[in-house]
Amino acid sequence: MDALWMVSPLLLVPLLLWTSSTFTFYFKKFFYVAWMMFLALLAIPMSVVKSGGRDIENMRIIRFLVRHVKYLLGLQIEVSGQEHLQLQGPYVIISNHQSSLDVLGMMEILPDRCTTIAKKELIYAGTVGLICWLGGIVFINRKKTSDAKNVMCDAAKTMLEDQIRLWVFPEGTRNQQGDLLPFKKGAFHLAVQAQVPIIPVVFSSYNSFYHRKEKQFNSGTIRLKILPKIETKGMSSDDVSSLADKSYQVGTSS
Ligand SMILES: CCCCCCCCCCCCCCCC(=O)SCCNC(=O)CCNC(=O)[C@H](O)C(C)(C)COP(=O)(O)OP(=O)(O)OC[C@H]1O[C@@H](n2cnc3c(N)ncnc32)[C@H](O)[C@@H]1OP(=O)(O)O
Ligand SMILES: CCCCCCCC/C=C\CCCCCCCC(=O)OC[C@@H](O)COP(=O)(O)O
Repeated sequence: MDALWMVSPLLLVPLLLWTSSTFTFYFKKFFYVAWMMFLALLAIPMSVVKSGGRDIENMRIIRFLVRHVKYLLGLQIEVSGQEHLQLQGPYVIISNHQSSLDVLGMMEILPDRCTTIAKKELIYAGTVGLICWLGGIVFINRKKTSDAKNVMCDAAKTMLEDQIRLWVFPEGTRNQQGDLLPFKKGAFHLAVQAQVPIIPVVFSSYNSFYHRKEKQFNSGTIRLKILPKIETKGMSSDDVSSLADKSYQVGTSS
């Protein structure tokens, strides 16, 4: 009986830990990274068997494997404006960028033959880095503008030659303030060089369920709003700044 009295408070420890929101925050974050690394480990051989190497078609495998992850984190994803993605041929998708959780929303709506532009550091993220490479993700060095511009100019040609769509985060970094950082120009040069439309996608703020500073990661809903395309046909590099401004206005007012 004495022993039971000693043990029972100890049994409360895991329960208290479980209910502590800070514990939940770290647990969910750790689980998310570990699970994505594991899914990437599955996706690597699947991609090699399917395509034999780096190929945009591998994005289908990534999309398929990632779609259930929202349920494991207690998240729901609601999409509106899906009809705006029903376009033939290449286009550039632009969206705001809050966190690595954006990958969940991205995979919810990712069209076929669509990959993304990412910072080159991501390639070193173990299995995730390798699957990103296999999925045809275009890596840029943000610290070397001229290199990044060259890579993006090549991407504009490849988009047309291989009928590829590209997803770019024009803020160029993550931002959780609930607003939009000033846009970098690369996405707009890309769309003008390829003469393809831009489709803006707005992710709702994660602040209702996710706070990095306060260590909160609750259940919640991510709302994705796909907006009508912005045409770039006939535009030249002189029009890039006004195109970026227009896209920014569209993003902030949605
Ligand atoms: C199964 C399990 C799966 C596991 C899981 C898988 C996950 C699979 C999904 C992964 C998902 C990843 C998601 C990552 C997300 C990020 O990594 S976000 C970070 C990387 N992305 C970006 O940076 C966005 C693109 N960046 C840009 O566009 C920037 O413009 C650049 C190209 C980097 C240059 O940046 P900058 O020099 O800082 O700034 P900027 O003012 O834009 O440009 C300087 C000048 O160059 C000019 N310029 C810029 N670009 C160009 C261009 N292309 N041509 C000509 N001139 C240009 C500008 O016009 C400007 O000149 P002025 O107009 O002032 O005269
Ligand atoms: C052995 C290395 C271990 C590294 C582990 C990290 C792996 C990440 C694992 C799971 C998350 C899956 C989603 C990955 C894609 C998220 C990419 C991302 O969000 O990159 C940040 C970049 O947009 C902007 O970076 P900064 O805000 O400028 O900085």
